[in-house]
Amino acid sequence: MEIIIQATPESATSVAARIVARLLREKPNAVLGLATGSTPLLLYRALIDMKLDWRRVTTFNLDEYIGLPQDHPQSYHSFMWENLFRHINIPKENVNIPDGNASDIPGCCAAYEQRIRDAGGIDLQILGIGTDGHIGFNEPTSSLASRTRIKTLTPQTRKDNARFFGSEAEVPGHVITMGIGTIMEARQNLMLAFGNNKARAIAEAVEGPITTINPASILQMHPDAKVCLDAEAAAQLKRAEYYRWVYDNKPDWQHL
Ligand SMILES: N[C@@H]1[C@@H](O)[C@H](O)[C@@H](COP(=O)(O)O)O[C@@H]1O
Repeated sequence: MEIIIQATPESATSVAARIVARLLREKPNAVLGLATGSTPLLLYRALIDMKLDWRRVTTFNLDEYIGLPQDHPQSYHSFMWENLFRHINIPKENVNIPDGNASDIPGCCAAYEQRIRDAGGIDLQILGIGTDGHIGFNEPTSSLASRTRIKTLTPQTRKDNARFFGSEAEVPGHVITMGIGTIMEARQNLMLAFGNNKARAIAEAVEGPITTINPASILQMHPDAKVCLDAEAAAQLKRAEYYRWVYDNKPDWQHL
């Protein structure tokens, strides 16, 4: 894991945006895994401003609520079109988001996995992290080998996400999410986390044991995982000074 600590969400985002932009320039037909939530909003804004060429890029989103109409303002379909896709030149047919209204959800999950394989696998997966360490919607105790499937949200996640809905009761209880096994097969993982409320989950994920109780901790086993943090999200890391030193003293050939 490479831990990149910057002072602010903006500066941490600009490191992440450079990583994504470099991939898209080097591999115009890259396959990108995308995330929702408030954390990647700055990244999507930065990528839009970079005016990259998305014509041959394919995207797979991590997750979607079950039962929310696609045009509901809080569906992840709406989120992605509003905050990224409608501002870039990606063809609609290159966009993949789980269908939370499919009549056969297990079949739709299996087909999603197949589409990822058919696309050649995910080159770079963007991730946020829940306050309980979830990635995608893989809640604590999720199998570390799991594939795309239905999950039930924890009360904590429904409380966290209530700010996007009118109330906690309006947050759907069930979701489709890529599995942890699916995420681990991405060739690169790039996690972003900002703010005090992520500090504990990040410390456990980066420096704690690998455990289903903090699903993000599995990234310790990934051969190419980067974690871009602002100072607040990094506040509980015991080795923060070391990570800063590593990043600041990278040989030129390792720098972006
Ligand atoms: N399914 C998403 C996750 O992919 C995201 O990482 C998390 C954190 O969201 P935020 O970035 O708003 O803190 O929220 C949701 O649960």
